[in-house]
Amino acid sequence: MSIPLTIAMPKGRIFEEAADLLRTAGFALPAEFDDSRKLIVDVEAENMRFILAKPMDVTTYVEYGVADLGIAGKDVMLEEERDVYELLDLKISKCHLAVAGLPNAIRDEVAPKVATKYPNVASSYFREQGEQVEIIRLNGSIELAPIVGLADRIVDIVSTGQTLKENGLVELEHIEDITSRLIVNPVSYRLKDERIDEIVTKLASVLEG
Ligand SMILES: Nc1ncnc2c1ncn2[C@@H]1O[C@H](COP(=O)(O)OP(=O)(O)OP(=O)(O)O)[C@@H](O)[C@H]1O
Ligand SMILES: O=P(O)(O)OC[C@H]1O[C@H](OP(=O)(O)OP(=O)(O)O)[C@H](O)[C@@H]1O
Repeated sequence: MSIPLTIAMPKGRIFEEAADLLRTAGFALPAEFDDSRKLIVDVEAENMRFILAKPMDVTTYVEYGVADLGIAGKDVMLEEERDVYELLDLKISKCHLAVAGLPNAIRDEVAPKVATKYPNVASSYFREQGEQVEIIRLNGSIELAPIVGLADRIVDIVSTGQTLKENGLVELEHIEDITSRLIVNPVSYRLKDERIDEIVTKLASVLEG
């Protein structure tokens, strides 16, 4: 019998692509995995337990060791700076982090307001640029902020660009390309390295294939 593993999966838009990838790599995930509202799904055939978390929380579950492995967006890893190792770029849920704003806005404020769900990423980005800004943390619908005058700019995820376009905003600066990553708790990796390496090898062969 293999060593049991707990894997933190992000609910929401990454879930389906991540589940497809795991199945393609040969893991026998049951149909109930996709459809149920359960937050813990045991897959006995694989000796795996999946915990279904909010995408922003996956790195937290892995850092605290309640999950050995996790699938998290690079954006979450940059924002949360948790003590986890990145094992593999899964190349799913591709998007990028960007600065956006209204076109032709006059940018002469001393400390422009920047609305974002990513306050740490935004702070370090503008610090590196040598620009002083005031960060306003929001939880979603970030594109609303410049339209209603809450902020001068936003830092947010862009994928197709449709949300920016439909709200009359333009991308001003590209911060970083984002994909989802396989992450591991450092202690789990020491104790369960063989089992984890087997999983990495299976996933890597799909990604390379
Ligand atoms: N438009 C997008 N296209 C592709 N990937 C995206 C996009 N927006 C976010 N992502 C990726 O998916 C993750 C977020 O997924 P999702 O939108 O399901 O969660 P969420 O932002 O917590 O949403 P909600 O708060 O509405 O549940 C991000 O961490 C990022 O890596
Ligand atoms: O470039 P696009 O393809 O339009 O995608 C970008 C949008 O997707 C994400 O929002 P999400 O749908 O997660 O909603 P949220 O605003 O509640 O975070 C992101 O925050 C952007 O708003």
